[in-house]
Amino acid sequence: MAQWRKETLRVLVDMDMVLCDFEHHLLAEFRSKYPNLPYIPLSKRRGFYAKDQYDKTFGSNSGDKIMKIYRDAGFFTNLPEIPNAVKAVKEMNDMNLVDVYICSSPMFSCNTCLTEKANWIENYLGHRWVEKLILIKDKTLINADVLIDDRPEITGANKAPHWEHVVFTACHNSFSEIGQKRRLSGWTDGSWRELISTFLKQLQINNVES
Ligand SMILES: Cc1cn([C@H]2C[C@H](O)[C@@H](COP(=O)(O)O)O2)c(=O)[nH]c1=O
Ligand SMILES: [Mg+2]
Repeated sequence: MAQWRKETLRVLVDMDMVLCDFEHHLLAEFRSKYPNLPYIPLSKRRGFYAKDQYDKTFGSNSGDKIMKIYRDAGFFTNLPEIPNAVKAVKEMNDMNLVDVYICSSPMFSCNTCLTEKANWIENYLGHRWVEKLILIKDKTLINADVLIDDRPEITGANKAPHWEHVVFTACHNSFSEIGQKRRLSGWTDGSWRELISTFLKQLQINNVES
């Protein structure tokens, strides 16, 4: 006879463009440092890497300036929050049978990025959450049920990651082709609750069937 096994739904939540607004801060810093240079408004951002679009649009001098901004000390600590992200993630983690972890790809070319990411989590979510922070280049290696991430394609050494990737809408991906993947459009309209409930139902079905 089928047995009920109390398993939790493990949800990985990305940082840049899911919890913290990398693109908004990058553009604000670029405009304040170089008020006379042309820039790409967020409504026109396409493709994951801002540097690539600046290289292609205005030349590599402009792309290098963009890169220098996000490599500078303090950049990652000072990122603003994506609206309502902290409240939503805490509420999600408090849901019965849900366990949230933060999963982010650090920039190893920036000396301070790792500690700044941990600082950001401590400042916005609290000390306890630093222990839930996974900093890894290859997210396919992490075993979880859901990954909420703005990068439309997530690939790595594991060709069949356990998690289902939900694409979090960001300026750079709003026109990207995402195939069969689900989207989450933000943290403010409460749609994340239905999304997590759907995954929870699926988990309960699987628990009963196994
Ligand atoms: C847009 C953009 C991002 N990056 C870097 C910054 C972070 O280290 C990663 C993104 O991490 P995530 O966990 O996938 O959110 O990419 C960059 O180097 N250049 C860019 O334009
Ligand atoms: Mg991201």
